[in-house]
Order: sequence, then C-alpha cells, then structure tokens
Amino acid sequence: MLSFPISLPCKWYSGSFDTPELRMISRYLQSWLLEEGSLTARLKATCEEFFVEVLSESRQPVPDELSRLFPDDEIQMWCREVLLWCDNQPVVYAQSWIPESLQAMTKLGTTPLGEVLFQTPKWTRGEVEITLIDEPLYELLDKLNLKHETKSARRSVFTQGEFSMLVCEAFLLEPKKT
Ligand SMILES: C=C(O[C@@H]1C=C(C(=O)O)C=C[C@H]1O)C(=O)O
Repeated sequence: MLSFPISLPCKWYSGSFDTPELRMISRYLQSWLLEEGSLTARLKATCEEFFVEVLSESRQPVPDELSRLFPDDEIQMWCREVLLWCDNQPVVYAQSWIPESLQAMTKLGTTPLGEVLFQTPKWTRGEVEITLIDEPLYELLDKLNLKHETKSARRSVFTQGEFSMLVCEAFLLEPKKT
C-alpha cells in the first residue's frame, strides 16, 4: 500500500558522477540532476502541457536521517510530495520539507514550488547530492504503471536567512530532449 511520505534512502553522494555507484546515470540525465536553475522552468520548455499533481501535503515529524540538515528546533515540518507531469508523462517525483512558518509555501497547491523559490532570488541553493533509488519508489511506480527500475535523484537544501528547506527530486522518466 503506497503511503506518504515515501521514505527515501539515506546514502547521498556529492554532485559528482565519478563514484562507481553513479556511473550508470546517462550524461543527459546528469545534466538534469545538476541543473542549477528551476527544474520546473526547464521541464516546461520540453513539453506542451505541464502540471503539478499533489500526492500529499502534511505536517510530519522530520525523519532522523534528515534532522541534521535543519536547525535543531525543526521537529515537525511541512512535507510536500508531488509529481511533475509533462505531456501526460510523470517525469519527476519531488519531496520537499518546508518550515511550517513559511505559510505561503504550505498553501502552494498545484503552483510549482520552483515558481516561488526562484522568483524570490534571496533563496540560495546549497550543494546538490545525488543518489539512486529503487525499492522505495516501486509502489509509486506501480501506481503509475511504470516498470520497477532504479531511478536517479537529487536533493539540495535551499536557505533564506534562518529558514532551510530540503527539495528532493527523483526522475521517474527521462525528460524529452529539445
Ligand atoms: C524547486 C523546484 O520546484 C519544483 C516543484 C516542486 C513542487 O511543486 O513541489 C518541487 C520540486 C521541484 O521539482 C524547481 O522548479 O526547481
């Protein structure tokens, strides 16, 4: 039974692909995983119809493996999980951990987080980490009628003053080449 939040793996690698575990990632996908701009904006440029499907949004205890990424007092955060659809293809699964005090970010609905994050330039992105995910995504892949395959993912922490937000994105499909 698919339940949210999806528990993602703990092993993440710094944004280089020379580690043996990441060698299977194509150069094309590497360019997406290291995309410095908005993923939303880049995906929109590859398709006619783009939309965000909200899978789950709720207040959640911060998982132990994520707690070191946030200030000590962030015990509960707003967890947002979405699919980014391009021309009826579920290209990205994203899971974001947002400080509850950022009211505007907890009421996004189908507005892409990136449209807010990248419009207010004072948010800065930290180091990009990469990983490969298999079983944790299998139930979501089943729901989407996609094959059980290992997927590549990235995550980074965005900061603005005392606020920190974690954005993780897993590519379920390769974005169309433009
Ligand atoms: C951070 C971005 O926002 C995208 C949209 C998200 C959402 O709406 O929840 C989450 C992660 C990203 O894939 C981006 O566009 O780069």
